Amino acid sequence: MAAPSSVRAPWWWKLVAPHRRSLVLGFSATILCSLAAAWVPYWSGRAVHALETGAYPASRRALAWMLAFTIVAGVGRYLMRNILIGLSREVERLQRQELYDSLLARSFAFFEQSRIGDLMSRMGDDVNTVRMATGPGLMSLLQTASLLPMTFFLMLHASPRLAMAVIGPFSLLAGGFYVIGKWSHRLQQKIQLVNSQLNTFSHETISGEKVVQAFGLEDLRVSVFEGLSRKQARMGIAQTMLYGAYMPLSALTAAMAALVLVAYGGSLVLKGQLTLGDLTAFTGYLATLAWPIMSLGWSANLFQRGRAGQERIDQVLHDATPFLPAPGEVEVPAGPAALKLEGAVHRFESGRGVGPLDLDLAAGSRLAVVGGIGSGKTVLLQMLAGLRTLQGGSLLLDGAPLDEGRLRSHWAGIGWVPQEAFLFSLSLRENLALGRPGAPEEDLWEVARVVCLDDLIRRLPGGLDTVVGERGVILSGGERQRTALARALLRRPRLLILDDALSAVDAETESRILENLRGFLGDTTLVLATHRVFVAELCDQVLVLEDGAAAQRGTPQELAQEPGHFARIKRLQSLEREILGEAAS
Ligand SMILES: Nc1ncnc2c1ncn2[C@@H]1O[C@H](COP(=O)(O)OP(=O)(O)OP(=O)(O)O)[C@@H](O)[C@H]1O
Repeated sequence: MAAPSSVRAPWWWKLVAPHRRSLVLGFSATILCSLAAAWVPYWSGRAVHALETGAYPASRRALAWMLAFTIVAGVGRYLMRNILIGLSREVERLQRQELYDSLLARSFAFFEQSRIGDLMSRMGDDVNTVRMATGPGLMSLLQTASLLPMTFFLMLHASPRLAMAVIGPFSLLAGGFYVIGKWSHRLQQKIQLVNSQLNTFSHETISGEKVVQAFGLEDLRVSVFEGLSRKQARMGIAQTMLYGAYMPLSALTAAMAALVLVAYGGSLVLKGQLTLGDLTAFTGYLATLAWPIMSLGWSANLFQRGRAGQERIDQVLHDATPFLPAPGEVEVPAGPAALKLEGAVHRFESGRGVGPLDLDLAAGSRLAVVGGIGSGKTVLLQMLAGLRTLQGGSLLLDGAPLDEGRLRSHWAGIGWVPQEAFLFSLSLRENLALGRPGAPEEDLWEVARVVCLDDLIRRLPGGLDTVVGERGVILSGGERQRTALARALLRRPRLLILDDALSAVDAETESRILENLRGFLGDTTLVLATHRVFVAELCDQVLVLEDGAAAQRGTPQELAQEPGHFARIKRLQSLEREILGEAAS
């Protein structure tokens, strides 16, 4: 026997369900408001009927009831708005938090395939559409759902025949809403896609504004932007036209119902089958129903938009890229790190990358990775840092496989300086102490001295408390690199990874920094990628990469004697130094 099909909860249920208390209170307030509002026309009908029969005290009593129900309906509406709109704000907060947490828990493989503008649009516009659905949309739906049955019940009670005749036009409306809702959903998905393209494009243009200006790309960027915004506007107008159909359709339905009421209800009164009071009450019922019915279209639209937004949010939350292990208290092993790669591979779709590669890095050793552009130096360093998942082979840390459970403690022991130094728009002090919050002042000055940044900091008006601007905009490229290096050194890492970390620093300063590093590092394991021979000579081992494979290995002295990449660039760079030396003298 086939299993009974389970009823699927609507998409928004999982968002509001955790707020059961607010939901129950909000729903109770809505029912209170709707019940009271539905009884107002009933008492107005009773008042008119009493007047008709000359029963003035009964009429006054009916008016008093009418006033009482109006007040209760007002209080209920006030509570309903506060509770349900508050609930949607909470849903919005939690959803944004979940997205933010999920983004921070992603490996950088995820960010390589995502675009920042698009992610921002999902965290902004899409979360907002969901809030509108779970707030005003849900409130209006609940209000309609509770008001309609009560009002229909009172109408049926007064005159079943007239009630059925008046209800007829509303069934037309339901069909119309269904069709429009389907179109609206499809259109909304397209609108949200264009919004995200527009966001991505603007973000790229503004971030790369120097390149845009230097290459005179303003006209081109403006025309692409114009094209996208026109597309967005066209779709927005189409959506408004669809949305605009809800109101006339609702108004038409209400007018048809009013027509039926006057024509048919009037004839019933003339025939003595309905009192004038009941007809008055019916007029009130229709007026009470008009707004909830009209807002049904509006809330249906909000739910379509919200669903499209939720689909885009879910794409981020359920992206197949693996999550990083959760942060928490980790213990960093004592002493320098020992690393070993056995047949390790990480290659991209293009076939570029690294591996299979074997590498033995004893604790306290120093390895320089050299090679031509795109030979795989950065990818190898990222593999050693545990930032790239291996597609084959293994990575051993201190003799044991570096599995997910040990990743966080590995990271806590690393000082990582990437090719492009990223600084936060904080003070120099905060940027330096990022990996060791609360580090004493003298330690900050010590690492600043090692990277030859102390003089500059002393000259800055705010000293260590100078705010470096977005991405460290007030610093030069070389100053940014040295700040990033100092930040890594402050952690006193057991493994220091320098990815061409001083490429923007002049050769003389770089030599001084390397000299300082020699003394500072102690027995820290060091891996660096460089194009400069004199930097590689800081290390006891050199690995030359060619298309991600080991082309040469040995000490700097051995490789200088061996024909190959290292000896070639050593010759060229010595020549360059000689020429520069002669030119200077
Ligand atoms: N995220 C990525 N997606 C696809 N291919 C990539 C990615 N990152 C790197 N590659 C490719 O992998 C190869 C190795 O890149 P890698 O950055 O390691 O080179 P590199 O030796 O550090 O170069 P450089 O000296 O210019 O810094 C390159 O051909 C590069 O195009």
